[in-house]
Amino acid sequence: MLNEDVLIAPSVLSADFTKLGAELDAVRDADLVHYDVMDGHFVPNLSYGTAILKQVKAATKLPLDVHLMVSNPEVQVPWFLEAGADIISFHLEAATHANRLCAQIREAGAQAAVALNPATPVCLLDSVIEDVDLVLVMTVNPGFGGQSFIPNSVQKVRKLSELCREHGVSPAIEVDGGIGVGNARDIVEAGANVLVAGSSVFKPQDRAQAIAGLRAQGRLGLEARR
Ligand SMILES: O=C(CO)[C@@H](O)[C@H](O)COP(=O)(O)O
Ligand SMILES: [Fe+2]
Repeated sequence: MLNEDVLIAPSVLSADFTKLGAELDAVRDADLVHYDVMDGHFVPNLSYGTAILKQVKAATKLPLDVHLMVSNPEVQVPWFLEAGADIISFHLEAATHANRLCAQIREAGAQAAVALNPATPVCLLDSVIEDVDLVLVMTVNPGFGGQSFIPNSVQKVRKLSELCREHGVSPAIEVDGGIGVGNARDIVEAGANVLVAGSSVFKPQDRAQAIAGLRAQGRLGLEARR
């Protein structure tokens, strides 16, 4: 289950693409591989699509956590389902029929997730929170790796946890952007359990140690929450 422990999701956007196979092998102790799709329209950057995702899938045993930062996600969701995504996040700001899109993802056997930009309040999830397996809270404005964590994200995750309690649901809560050992404990204590980490995993020489450090801090946060 996605919501039972602290899960670490290295973002391959920060990997060295000239040796992607070795980079994926170096993060094999993680729980998910986070795959950022940027269309140059919803966000001011371009990344990669399904062809690379298929190569990533062939090179790792970890589940693929696809984060679609695209306009009109209705068009691209089927492509990524077909390419083997295990979790698909689309942005609430970009979707016209969010509930229908969640149902479509689940019917295909994948887990459905909605992502929120930093300026989007959690109350907008009220009508969709019962239809998702995971909520992705952006803790930076999406589009680039290596940005600084926005501190009020901790309070936002707390509010989201309250909203989930009010609805009697417990989707996984994923945080994405500027996550590292300095903030992992606090954000998990607030209610997050899936930690996306690009720079803080791929910049250090020892990726396994970086993952273990994040996991240890996250578990401290989980204990403090209980
Ligand atoms: O979705 C995004 C950026 O838009 C992220 O997944 C980043 O790739 C995370 O990188 P760091 O902030 O951890 O370096
Ligand atoms: Fe992401």
